[in-house]
Amino acid sequence: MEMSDQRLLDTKGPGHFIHTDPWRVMRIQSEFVEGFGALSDLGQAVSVFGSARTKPGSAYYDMGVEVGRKLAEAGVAVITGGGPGSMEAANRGAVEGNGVSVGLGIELPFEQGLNQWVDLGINFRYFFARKTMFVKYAQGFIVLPGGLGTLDELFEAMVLVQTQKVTSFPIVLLGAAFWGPMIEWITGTLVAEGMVSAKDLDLIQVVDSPEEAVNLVLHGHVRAPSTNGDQRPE
Ligand SMILES: CC(C)=CCNc1ncnc2c1ncn2[C@@H]1O[C@H](COP(=O)(O)O)[C@@H](O)[C@H]1O
Repeated sequence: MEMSDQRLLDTKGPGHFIHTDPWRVMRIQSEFVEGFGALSDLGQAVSVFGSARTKPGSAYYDMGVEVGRKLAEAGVAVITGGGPGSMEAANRGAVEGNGVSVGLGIELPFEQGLNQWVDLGINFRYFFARKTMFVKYAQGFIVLPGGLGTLDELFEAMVLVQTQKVTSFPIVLLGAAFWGPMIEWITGTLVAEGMVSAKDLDLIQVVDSPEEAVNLVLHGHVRAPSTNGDQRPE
C-alpha cells in the first residue's frame, strides 16, 4: 500500500497538484496572511481609488497628488492599488507629504508592476483578497474619477456600508462634474424605481476640492445607512 508520506516525499512527476483548487486555497490564504501581517501596524489610513490611465500633468493626476499630500500631512497613510495614473498620483503625494505610501498591486495580463512612489507594496493574485485590505486597513475611501475598476471599488464599498458590514466608513467622491451624472442616474432611475432607498445616497458625498475630500473623510459626519432589509447574515 502506498503511504501518504511516501507519496509526498517520492513525488518527482510534474506538479499538476499546484493547479488544483485545494492548492489554490493555500495560495489565497497566504495572500490574507501576508496582507494582514504587512498592514496591521499601519495606523490611520485612507484608501484612494481612481483611474489607471490619467497622465502626469493632467488635472485629475494633480488632484490625486494633492489628495495624497494632504492625507500625509494629516498623518494618515495612503493606500492605493499601486498602479499607474491616479493611483501613482496619490502615492506620489503621500511621499511628497512625508507620509506612508502603500500600494496593493494586482497581477494583470498586461503586467505593469507597482508604481515608483510606493514605499510599502504588496502584490496580489486575487482581487477579492486585495479588496479586503483596502477596506480592513482604511478608515474611509476617497474616489477620484475612474473607469470600471474604480466603479467596482466604489460600489463594493457602498454595499459594505449599506449592509452594515462596515460601520462609520465615509466614502467621498472627488469631482462633481465627473460624478454628477452618475448621482443623477442613481436618483432619477434607481431611487425612482425603488431599487435603492433615497437614504442610501447619503452613503456617499461629492466634493470638488482635495482639501474638502480629505476633511470630510477624516472628520466628516458619517450618516447611518438605511436598513431596508438588504442585510444578510455573515
Ligand atoms: C494602464 C492600465 C490599464 C494599468 C492597469 N494597472 C492596474 N494596476 C493596479 N490596479 C489597477 C490597475 N487597473 C485597475 N486597477 C484597480 O482599479 C482601479 C482603476 O481602474 P480603472 O482605471 O478605473 O478601470 C484602481 O483603483 C485599482 O485598484
